[in-house]
Amino acid sequence: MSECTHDCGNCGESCGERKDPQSFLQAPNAKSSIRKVIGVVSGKGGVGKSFITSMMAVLLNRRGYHTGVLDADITGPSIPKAFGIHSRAMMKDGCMLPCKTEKGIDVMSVNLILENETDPVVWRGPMIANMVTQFWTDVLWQDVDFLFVDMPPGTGDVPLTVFQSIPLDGILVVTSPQELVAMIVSKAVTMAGMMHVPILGVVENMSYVQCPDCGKKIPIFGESHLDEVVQKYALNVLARGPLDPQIAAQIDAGCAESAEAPWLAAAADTVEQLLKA
Ligand SMILES: Nc1ncnc2c1ncn2[C@@H]1O[C@H](COP(=O)(O)OP(=O)(O)OP(=O)(O)O)[C@@H](O)[C@H]1O
Repeated sequence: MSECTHDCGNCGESCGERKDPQSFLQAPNAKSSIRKVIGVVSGKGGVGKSFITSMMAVLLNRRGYHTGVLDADITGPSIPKAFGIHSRAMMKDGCMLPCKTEKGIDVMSVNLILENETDPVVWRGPMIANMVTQFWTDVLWQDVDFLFVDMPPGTGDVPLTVFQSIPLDGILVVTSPQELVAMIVSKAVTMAGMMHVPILGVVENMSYVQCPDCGKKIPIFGESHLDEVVQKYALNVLARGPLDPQIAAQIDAGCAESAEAPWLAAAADTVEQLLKA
């Protein structure tokens, strides 16, 4: 056991001095009503975590649920752009109001409060974590069935603080075949275990490219090793999706709500089950 720093948040040891990590959890805004909160995590940036978060909100919105996205990826906020939102978040009675997409998905992101959405966020970790916590405590999430939290990538200080502050009902892990999948999944499992949050399953994005002529699936990043890894941790692979130029173009154009990702249906079923359990 290494020397105790008394920072239980950054330590996995279960010693006598350990404080329950749950004690860092923050209450949401008193006027908010949120039924289930799902964190979407990845090992590194660029694997499509924000895309999967957006599509989960879209799919469950299409099933008749009121969904929301809390963009906790403060230094790389891509959710408003994916939904084509360029308005600013407003205040009402001391609460921040999320912006609404065309189909009624609630979104809160640092890009909705910056003067210019192209301004870089150059804050240090504690400030970033504080902002995410405020998106939970100060934003009015009204009658939201499923709130998806686009977590900051990795397993550093900021994602850890988010894990500790927001009471998650489940976690979706997003990977891609070119990642060091074994390491990423094992880190996510450790973090989720520390916070007593169940992992709902793993979504592998960019698994293959489908030939537009013959339909053959080509694993451009090589064969995936996800099956062996999930078996080790008794997790489910909920989806494997293609690298799809049409999706890239739709997200780029702010049309996430028109995008089709039928391969995410099982992941949406799993999330939906949380309300039925
Ligand atoms: N399956 C896919 N097919 C085509 N393009 C995709 C796919 N998944 C993601 N992309 C595109 O790849 C880029 C990176 O995706 P995204 O922003 O979702 O990744 P991320 O993991 O959230 O990264 P970061 O944490 O850096 O924001 C985006 O332009 C997105 O539209």
